[in-house]
Amino acid sequence: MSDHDFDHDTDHDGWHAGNNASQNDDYRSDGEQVNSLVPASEMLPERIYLLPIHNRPFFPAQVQPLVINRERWEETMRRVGNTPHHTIGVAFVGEQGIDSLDHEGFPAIGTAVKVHKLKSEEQQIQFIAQGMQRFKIQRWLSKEPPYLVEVTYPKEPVDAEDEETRAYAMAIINGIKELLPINPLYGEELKHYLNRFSPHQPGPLTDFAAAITSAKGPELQDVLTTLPVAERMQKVLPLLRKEIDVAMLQSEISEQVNAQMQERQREFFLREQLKVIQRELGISKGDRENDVDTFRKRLETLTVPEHVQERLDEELNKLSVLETGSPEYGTTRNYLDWLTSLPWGVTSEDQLDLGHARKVLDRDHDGLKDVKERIVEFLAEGAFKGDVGGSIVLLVGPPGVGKTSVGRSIAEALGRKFYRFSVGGMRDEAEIKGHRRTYIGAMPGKLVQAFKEVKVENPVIMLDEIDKLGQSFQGDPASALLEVLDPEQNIDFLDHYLDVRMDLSKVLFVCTANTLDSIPGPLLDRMEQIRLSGYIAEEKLLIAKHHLWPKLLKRDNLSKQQINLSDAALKQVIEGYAREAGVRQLEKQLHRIVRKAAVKLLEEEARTVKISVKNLEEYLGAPMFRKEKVLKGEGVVTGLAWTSMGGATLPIEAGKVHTLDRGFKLTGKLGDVMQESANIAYSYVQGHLKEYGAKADFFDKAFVHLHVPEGATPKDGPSAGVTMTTALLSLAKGQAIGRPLAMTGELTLTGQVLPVGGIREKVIAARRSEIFEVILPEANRRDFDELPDYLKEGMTVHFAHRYKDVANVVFSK
Ligand SMILES: Nc1ncnc2c1ncn2[C@@H]1O[C@H](COP(=O)(O)OP(=O)(O)OP(=O)(O)O)[C@@H](O)[C@H]1O
Repeated sequence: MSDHDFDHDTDHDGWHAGNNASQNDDYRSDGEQVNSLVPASEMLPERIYLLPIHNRPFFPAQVQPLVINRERWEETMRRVGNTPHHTIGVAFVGEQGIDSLDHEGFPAIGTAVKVHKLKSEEQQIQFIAQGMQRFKIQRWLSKEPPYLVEVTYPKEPVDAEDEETRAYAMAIINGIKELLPINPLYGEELKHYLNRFSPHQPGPLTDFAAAITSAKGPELQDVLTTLPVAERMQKVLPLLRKEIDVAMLQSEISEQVNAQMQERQREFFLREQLKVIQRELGISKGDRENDVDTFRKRLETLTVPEHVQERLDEELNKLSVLETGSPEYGTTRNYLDWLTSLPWGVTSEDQLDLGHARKVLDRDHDGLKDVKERIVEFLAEGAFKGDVGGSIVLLVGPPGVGKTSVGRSIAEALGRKFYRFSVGGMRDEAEIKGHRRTYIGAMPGKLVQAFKEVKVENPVIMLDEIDKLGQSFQGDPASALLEVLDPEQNIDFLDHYLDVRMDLSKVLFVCTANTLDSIPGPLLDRMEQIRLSGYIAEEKLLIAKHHLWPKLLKRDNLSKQQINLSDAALKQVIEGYAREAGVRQLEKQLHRIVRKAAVKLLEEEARTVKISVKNLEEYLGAPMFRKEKVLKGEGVVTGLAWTSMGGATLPIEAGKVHTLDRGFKLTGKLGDVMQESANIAYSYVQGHLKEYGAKADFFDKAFVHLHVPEGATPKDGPSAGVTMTTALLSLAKGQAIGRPLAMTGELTLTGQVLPVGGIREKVIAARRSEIFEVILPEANRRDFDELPDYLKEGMTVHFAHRYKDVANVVFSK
């Protein structure tokens, strides 16, 4: 709607007719409307109603909407509407409230305005006021609202006569022009107004300039009341100047703000771009929402302990305020990833069915009868307690005897998850307990990693080679491991990285070791030891037939028909190529056979390859061990030794070097204890030569050399005492032993035979060397009796209290 005649509506019946919202055009943006204003020179009424205004005075040069209180001014406006001229006097009354206002609060000078587009709303009346001319009150006709006064209209000079006024006028015009580009508020329409004023009409120009400043009400009223135009201009110029300064300052500030905004927008834009690229490349890791979603989702299935929940909340909060690209975000996210990946409150149910356990153990292992029985007992105990957690099993034995494989079977029998790691190679404590989060690239320790992997709180965790940990550990090895293993401490195990306590007490720990010697006492005390001693040839045969060979064939997708290994050949592999306590070496040799046979199958396009004793060397080369000839000759005796590699036969040789002088020499890399033991043997034999039927002065003219072969292998311990004594005595008596016989036992200076360790391993070693007669210390009788029947079968054993008993056995025949 564009009603070009402002008077149109109000002309009918006062302000009611103008009550039409559609008439409320934006008059200021429409230059035509301004042009159609009533000329200011029109005759003005002598009597006018008064309207007080509060913020600032109204100037004759102004056209502006006014809003007034309806209840208060309705009557006044109705009367104005009824006048033919529609003119009202607007007067500035300052901050005086409506209620405290009376006629005395009105200034003498105000502006007569023409009322256009009158419009009444619920609370207020709006109209557009067109400033006409200053009025001066001459007489009050009504001192109560509606205020009515008699006025006169002071004359404005039409033209500026003198130079000075023109100069002021030019200054004002320039000032207004200066304002235009700085302050967008004074837009096009201001320019339009400006064109209407010329330096020749300084009055309206000055009023206009005053009107567009943001000067205070009283200052402006002062301008309004100043009638001489030169004086008025002097008052307006500083106001205009101030306005320009303020506007310039504002525009500078807004420029700065704009620049900052732009910079921020640019950053935002770049970050968004980066996200898009990351998403496209599939590395959109920093996406906070995704991260938080992932973490929350994981937590849904967990029962997180309170103290962990607190930490989670803290860290999630932290995540929500960190910049997604920042390093702190990365570390916090990583930490939360760990914390939410652990199986808080998740356990698997134990299967404590002994029948099932036996089945699993038998299926995976040949032999090991006593080991399996111990494990079944252990599980039975757990079944009564209702829990096997908190126990520590130690499987000790030489390499390749199936410790790992037994550990796995325990887990399977129980229906628990299995995780294994070696503590043997660990360089520092942090590998178990983690690094503090402040470290760059910090990680939790192995235990926490295990939990993340198995996803239950009660797995079987195997700690391999705990006997090797003391040698290469930084920090305090024993106490770190104790913390993990000790049921009293591991209820709230603290990983440095995680920094919240975890309960390890539901874990069943299975440790492995080759020997007990280097395991710290406090640790050893807490463990259920189960010994795996190594296998005799018959056992190895069964293991190879039932497990190793089928496993190897299956791995290469071959059948027994394609590669046929005869029993005799397998036995020869065991005897000639793999004479160790365990079956590692055996497995390796069998693997060599499979590889070579596979080549043959392909190259010769054969359907089957047969491996027998005759052609075995084609596959494995010459045997490493020949069938042991029974050691013969004076001064040669077979001892029995026990090392971390298992039991072994240990030949000992004594020889007379010359008869020029007396003397005794030892070789064979013997440790201190073993050297002392050799000296005891020498002294003992020398002191009892006559008693054992040798020449009493034998040693007076003999330089004797005692050697323990495999000279490069270090040996130690007192258990070769009787063997060395026997070797020296055999030399002195000039009597060879002449039959397969092995012995072990510590000897004291007074000829007593003391017990030794590793009876089982030693018996196995003897059998492996096809020696079926042994001499053991009397005090070891129980150890022997407890051996499984298959080991005792066919064995002749002599138990010795004193060396005399040994000599009786050896030299009686
Ligand atoms: N009694 C057994 N019955 C069947 N297979 C066995 C037996 N003992 C060992 N094995 C097999 O021999 C191989 C070596 O065993 P395993 O790795 O368990 O030995 P280990 O004692 O843990 O050795 P290490 O101490 O060197 O780790 C495995 O393939 C295992 O399955």
